[in-house]
Amino acid sequence: MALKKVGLVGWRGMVGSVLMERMQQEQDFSLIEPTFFTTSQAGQAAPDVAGKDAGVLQDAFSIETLAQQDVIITCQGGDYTKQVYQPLRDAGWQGYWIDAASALRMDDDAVIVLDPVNGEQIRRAMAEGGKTFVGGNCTVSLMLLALGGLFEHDLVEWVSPMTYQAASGSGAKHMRELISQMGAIHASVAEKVDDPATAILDIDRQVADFIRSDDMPQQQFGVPLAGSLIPYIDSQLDSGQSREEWKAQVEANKILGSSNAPVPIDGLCVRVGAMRCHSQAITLKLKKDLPLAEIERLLDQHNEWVKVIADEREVTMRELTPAKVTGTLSIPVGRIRKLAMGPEYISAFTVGDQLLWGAAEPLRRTLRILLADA
Ligand SMILES: NC(=O)C1=CN([C@@H]2O[C@H](COP(=O)(O)OP(=O)(O)OC[C@H]3O[C@@H](n4cnc5c(N)ncnc54)[C@H](OP(=O)(O)O)[C@@H]3O)[C@@H](O)[C@H]2O)C=CC1
Ligand SMILES: N[C@@H](CC(=O)OP(=O)(O)O)C(=O)O
Repeated sequence: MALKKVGLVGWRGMVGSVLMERMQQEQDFSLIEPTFFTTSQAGQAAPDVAGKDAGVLQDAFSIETLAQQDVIITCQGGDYTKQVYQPLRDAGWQGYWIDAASALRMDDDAVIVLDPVNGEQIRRAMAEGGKTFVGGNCTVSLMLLALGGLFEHDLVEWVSPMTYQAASGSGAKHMRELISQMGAIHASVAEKVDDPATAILDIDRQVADFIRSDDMPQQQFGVPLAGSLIPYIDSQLDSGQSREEWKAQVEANKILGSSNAPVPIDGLCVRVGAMRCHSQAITLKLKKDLPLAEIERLLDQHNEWVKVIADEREVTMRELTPAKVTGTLSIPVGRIRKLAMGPEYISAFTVGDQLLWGAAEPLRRTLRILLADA
C-alpha cells in the first residue's frame, strides 16, 4: 500500500517547527502528499514545503478530513490527542497515528518509538497491524540513546538518573521567560557589575533581593528559574514521585520490551536554566563488574549519535554541555567512571537536545520506517 497522504497537526508549534525543519533537511516531503491541519487557522494558506503546493490549512477537529489521511503526525499536544484520537478510530479510521504527546504512550496498542533502541519492536508492531506510534518522554529517549549499549546487553541492574532539564520542556513561552529573567537580573545590577570596585557581596545581595521580588518575571514558571532552579517537573503523584520521574521506569521498560521484569529506573527531575538541552547525571549498577574500556566500547558502538567523551577535564568542559550540543542530534556521554560504592557502580553524564532526539526526530524516523516497509 502506498502511504502517501500524510496529515500534519501542530506543525507550527515549537516541536512541530523542529519536525518540519528535519523533514525538509531529510527530504521526507518528496515521499509524501502533505496536508497541513490547524486548530485555529483553517482556510489560511498552508506552508510551502519543498516547493509543494499543499493548498490551505484544514480543520484539525474535522474527523472527516482527518480520516482521508493514511498517516497523521501530531505535535499538537495531549489535549488535542484526547479530543480527536478516539472519535477518529471510532469512525473506522485505520490509518497510522504518530504522536509527540504523552497521552497514549502507555496504552497497550501503542508503541513508544525510539528506533535506534527498539526498531525491531516498531517493525514487528507494524507487521502485526499496529497503527499507533508515540514518541517517548524526552529524558527517557535521551537516556536510552546514551546508555543503549548497556541495556542491549542486559547489563543494567538499576539506574538512577538525576536530570537537569531545559526550559524548552515547558514550552516556548517558558523559554522566553528564562531569557527575560536573565536580562532582568542583569539590568537590576548592571552598573555595579561593570564597576570592579563594587563588593561582590553587595552585588549578590542585590541580585538575591531582585530574584525574590515581584519585579522578577515569572508568569510562566511561577517561580524564578534564572539564578535558581526548580526541583519539580510535571504533576505530583501519590507515590511521592513527580509524573516526570514516574515516566522514566515505565516508559524506558516499555521501549526496552522489559515491562514484565522492569529494570528499576528512578531519580529526581530538576528544571535548570538551559534553553533546549536536557542533561542527566546517572548512577547505575551493572549486573557484573566490567572493565571501563569495555563499558565505553559498548556505549560508543550502540548507535551513530552517541559519542563517549573521555573522563578528562578539558574535553568534558568543551564537549559535554548544552552549549555544545544544542541544535544537534549528537548524544555525548562522559564522566564514566567506577564509583566508590563498588566495581559495579558506574557514573555517567549525558546531554541531548530535547526538541530533536527528545521529541521530533523519533516521529519522522517512524514515518520513514512506515514508508519503507509499506
Ligand atoms: N515542548 C517539548 O519539549 C515537548 C513537547 N511534546 C509534546 O508536543 C506538544 C506541543 O508542544 P510545543 O510544540 O511546545 O507547543 P506549542 O505551544 O509551541 O504549539 C502548540 C500549538 O499552539 C498553536 N499556536 C498558537 N499560537 C501559536 C504561535 N504564535 N506560534 C506557534 N504555534 C501557535 C499551534 O496550533 P494551531 O496551528 O493549531 O493554532 C501549535 O501547533 C506538547 O503539548 C507535548 O505533548 C513532546 C515532547 C517534548
Ligand atoms: N516534561 C518534559 C517535556 C514533555 O513534553 O514531556 P512529555 O512529552 O513526557 O509530556 C519536560 O518538561 O522537560
